[in-house]
Amino acid sequence: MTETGTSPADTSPTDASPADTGPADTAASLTYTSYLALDEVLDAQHPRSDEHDELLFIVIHQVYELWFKQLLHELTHLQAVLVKGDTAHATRVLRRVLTILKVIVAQIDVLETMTPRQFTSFRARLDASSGFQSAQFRELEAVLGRRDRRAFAHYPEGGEQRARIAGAMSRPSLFDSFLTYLGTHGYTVPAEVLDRDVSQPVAPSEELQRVLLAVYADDGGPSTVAEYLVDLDEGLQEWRYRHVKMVERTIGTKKGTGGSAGAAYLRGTLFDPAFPDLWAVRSEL
Ligand code: HEM
Ligand SMILES: N[C@@H](CC(=O)c1ccccc1NC=O)C(=O)O
Repeated sequence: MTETGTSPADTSPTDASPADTGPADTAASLTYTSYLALDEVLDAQHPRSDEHDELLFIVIHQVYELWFKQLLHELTHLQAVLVKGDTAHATRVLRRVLTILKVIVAQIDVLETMTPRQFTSFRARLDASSGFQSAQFRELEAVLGRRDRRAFAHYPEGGEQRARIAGAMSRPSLFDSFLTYLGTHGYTVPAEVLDRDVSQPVAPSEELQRVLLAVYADDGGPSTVAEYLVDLDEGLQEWRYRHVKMVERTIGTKKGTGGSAGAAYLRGTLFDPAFPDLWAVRSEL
């Protein structure tokens, strides 16, 4: 403790002059509640109905958004350590990312305790709001390599959310950082892949796949990183699968509040891998 305001001499009204009262004396001392901004966080649930289950729906989504924030933070760090060629750090960050991913896939179980009738009891109060409007989810997809302007739908031009998604789409993706990492480890990544326009989707490359086969054959740090990236890709696909099953059991074939066909639309997103070249080589390993 560096604060001095607890000793009787310091708090004596006769001794205290304005010059003695620095920020440490006047600012309220840090507490659990203030450090974690709990007044804001715990005051941020505003159900629009009196239905018991709506609070769960809100809390689950807020927890998701917090984990999305943490994932974005970790992935930024991961890209920085990858381009430095740092295997030890990269694998540590990836393990954390994968563990968070497991948690967010598992928490679908909690939402699935809500029955279709319970959801229906407040669904109309959601109006046209929908997961389509999760800007952090779209940003995550962009960091992982999605380069599809349809991701901008729902985010007005000039807005901060659009700028964040566009920013992520204009920077090298996680896979680009992985390719740079391979270069630092002596692998000759084809120039047309390495120097590509990173704002465009990565095209599958047979030449790159030959490099990846060499990475796996060497069986060193880079192959461990590659496997973690496959885990990450698989984990995201698991999330999409669990989400669509949750949607099917909860609203069946109803249209989504966001205007899509609902489960039918979501099923169409199930098989888009983030790192297609890493999947393309599996049968040669
Ligand atoms: C009862 C629970 C849920 C239902 C019924 C549901 C339903 C849907 C539907 C129908 C869509 C398609 C968009 C639309 O037309 O509305 C959608 C998209 C989406 N939902 Fe959910 N959802 C649920 C829970 C969640 C949770 C917990 C999350 C976590 C953040 C989430 C995140 C998303 C995201 C990110 C999308 C966009 C997916 C994409 O375009 O690839 N949803 N959801
Ligand atoms: N799209 C869902 C509604 C929904 O799930 C939702 C609504 C508001 C905020 C987050 C949501 N979660 C994911 O889509 C539906 O059609 O029922």
